[in-house]
Amino acid sequence: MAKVIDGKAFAEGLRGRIAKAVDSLKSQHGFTPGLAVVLVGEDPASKVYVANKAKQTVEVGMNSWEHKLPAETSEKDVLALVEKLNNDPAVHGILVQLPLPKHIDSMKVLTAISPAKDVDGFHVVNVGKLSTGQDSLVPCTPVGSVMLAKDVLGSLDGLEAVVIGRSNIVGKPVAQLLLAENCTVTIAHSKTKDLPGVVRRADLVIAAVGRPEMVKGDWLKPGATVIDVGINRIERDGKGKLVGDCDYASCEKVAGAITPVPGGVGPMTIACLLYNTVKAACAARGIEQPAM
Ligand SMILES: Nc1nc(=O)c2c([nH]1)NC[C@@H]1CN(c3ccc(C(=O)N[C@@H](CCC(=O)O)C(=O)O)cc3)C=[N+]21
Repeated sequence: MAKVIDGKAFAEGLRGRIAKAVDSLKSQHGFTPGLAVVLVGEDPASKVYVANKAKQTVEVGMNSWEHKLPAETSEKDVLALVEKLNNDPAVHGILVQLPLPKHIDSMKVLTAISPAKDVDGFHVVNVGKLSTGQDSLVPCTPVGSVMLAKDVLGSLDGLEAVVIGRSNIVGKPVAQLLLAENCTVTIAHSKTKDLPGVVRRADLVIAAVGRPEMVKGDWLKPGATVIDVGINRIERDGKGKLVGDCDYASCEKVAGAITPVPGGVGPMTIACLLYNTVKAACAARGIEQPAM
């Protein structure tokens, strides 16, 4: 049976180190990092995530602002709020929760965020810096996924990594990070021929397709490490349930190590968001980032 990768515990440890760093910024530099989250509309899952983010931001000692706007808010008004937050020196990180309502152009909104405050790492400037190997704010879920993989495997040097999914939010940036870790990276997606055959080559599988329980145990090379980024709400036996993109029951029998859902990558995403906020705050103040 596969080793279960405890993302919840890893994230708790990381948040503890972030809290210490925030403490030292307060005592030695007299300022508090702050994160502003913008939520447009009433999506119930988004509301839960935003509430969790705010709670954990406060728990590590940072300032948190939640801007909740009605679903019918115009693009112009969202852009105006982003501009206001860009110009507010107390705000070091800005996160606009996705997905945005259909009438709003997300790319336009993400590009309006100051790259220095873009704690999601979605701005084209940060995307470009990541892909050219420059220091930047890196997307949270990809960083959290790679941290967990390195925690179980040590070095990723020379490993065959297969990323399933090519989104701007996870697939593409996680592929960049794995490349920087010296993996041989394949990005598979919905048009990939013989997906099970491609996945079977992998020492490390990153599943980020958003399709419940798609990856089966017999797709895996025995002993492979599986990082399941999927968070899918499904109905089973009349009950709501959270499942990943991997069929956990069959995968745990073949994998060497696997992240559970919930309790795997999800908690890492928020911890990395807090990390990015401290990083952005230190850069804004021109001070060295404490160890975390
Ligand atoms: N601009 C933007 N940035 C994001 O980072 C972003 C976003 N928009 N939109 C929505 C997705 C989703 N997301 C999650 C964060 C934490 C958990 C998490 O903590 N999950 C826990 C609990 C899950 C539960 O019980 O609901 C777990 O997996 O154990 C999940 C999902 C961030 N997102």
